[in-house]
Amino acid sequence: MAALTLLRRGSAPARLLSGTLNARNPCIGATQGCHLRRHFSNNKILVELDEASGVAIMKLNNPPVNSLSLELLTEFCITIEKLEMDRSCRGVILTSAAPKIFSAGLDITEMCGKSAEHYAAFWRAVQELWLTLYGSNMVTIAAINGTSPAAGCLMAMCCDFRIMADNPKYTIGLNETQLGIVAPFWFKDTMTNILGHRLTEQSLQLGQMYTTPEALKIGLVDQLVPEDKVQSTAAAVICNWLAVPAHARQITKSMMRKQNIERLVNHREADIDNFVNFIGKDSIQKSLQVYMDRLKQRKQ
Ligand SMILES: CCCCCCCCCCC/C=C/C(=O)SCCNC(=O)CCNC(=O)[C@H](O)C(C)(C)COP(=O)(O)OP(=O)(O)OC[C@H]1O[C@@H](n2cnc3c(N)ncnc32)[C@H](O)[C@@H]1OP(=O)(O)O
Repeated sequence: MAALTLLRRGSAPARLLSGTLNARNPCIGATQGCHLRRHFSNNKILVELDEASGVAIMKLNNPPVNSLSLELLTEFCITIEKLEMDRSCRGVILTSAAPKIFSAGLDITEMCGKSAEHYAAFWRAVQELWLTLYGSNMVTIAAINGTSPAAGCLMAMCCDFRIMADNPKYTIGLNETQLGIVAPFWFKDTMTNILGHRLTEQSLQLGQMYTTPEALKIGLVDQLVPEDKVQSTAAAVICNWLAVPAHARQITKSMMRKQNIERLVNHREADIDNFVNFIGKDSIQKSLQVYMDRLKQRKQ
C-alpha cells in the first residue's frame, strides 16, 4: 500500500524507503549524548533538527499571535517538505515560539478586502498546509503551548499526538461559526476522525473553544502537562512513536487518512471556488470586519 506522500506526488520519497533504519531505538544517539544539531529558519519558522534522534523541533514564529498568513503558510509547507526529504529527520515536534499562543489560526486580514485571485492563492496555501502536514510520513507531535483556535487547532489535529500545556487560560477548538464563517469539509473530516460525528457536529455548530480539561476529556488533546514540561514530554512521546518500525507505522497512518486526503485532492479546485465565492460575499466580509473590530476593542 502506498504511504501518504504517494497519494499526492506519485513517487516514493527516499526517506520512506530508508525509514526502518534505527527503528528499534531511534533515540539512542540522543541518550548517548552524541548530539548533532542543525538549525535553520525561514523568516517565520524556526527549526532545530537533532540528527542523533531524528527529531526536528519546528517553531511557529510570527508574532504577536502566529496568525497563518500566506507567507507563513508557504514557509510552513516548504519546511515540512524539506524535512520529509531529509534522511536524518523522522519526526517533527510542532510548537510555538510565541508565549501563550500556539496559533491564532488563519490571518483574517488575508480574507478581508482582497481580490478573488488573492483569496484563491491564500486558500490553495491553506489546503497545501493541510495536505502536507496531515499527509506527512513523519511522526508529528503537537506541543500546544498556548491558545489554538480554528486553523491553529486544525494544525494540531493534523499531528499524530497532541500534548497541551495545562493552563486555565488556554483554549482550543474550531470556532469558525463564531466568526460567521464555516469550517470546510476537510476541517470537519479531520475533527470527525478524532472526536466522532456527534461531538464534531456539536462542536462545529457552536464554534466551541474548549478549556484544557474539556479538550482532554473529549479526546481533542491526548495529554495535559505543566507548561514547563510540554517540550520534554513531546520529546519523550516522539521517541516512543519512532521506536515502532517506520514502514508499518507509515502504512497504517496512510490507511487511516488516505480517504480524507483523496477527498480534498479530488475536489481541490471546487473547494477553492467555494471559498472564493463564500469569502467574497458582502455579508461574510461584514462579519469578519465586525469580528476584527471586536478583537481590537477588547484591548481598549
Ligand atoms: C458552503 C461552505 C463553504 C465553506 C468555504 C470556507 C469558508 C471559510 C473557512 C475559513 C476557515 C477559517 C479558519 C480560521 O483560522 S479563521 C481565524 C480564527 N481565529 C480566531 O478567531 C482567533 C482570533 N484571535 C484571538 O482570539 C486572540 O487574538 C488570541 C486569543 C489568539 C490572542 O489574544 P491576545 O489578547 O493575546 O492578542 P490580541 O487579541 O490583542 O491580538 C494581537 C493582535 O493580533 C491580531 N489578531 C489576532 N488574531 C488574528 C488573526 N487570526 N488574524 C489576524 N490578526 C489577528 C489582533 O487583532 C491584534 O492586532 P492589533 O495589535 O493590531 O490590535
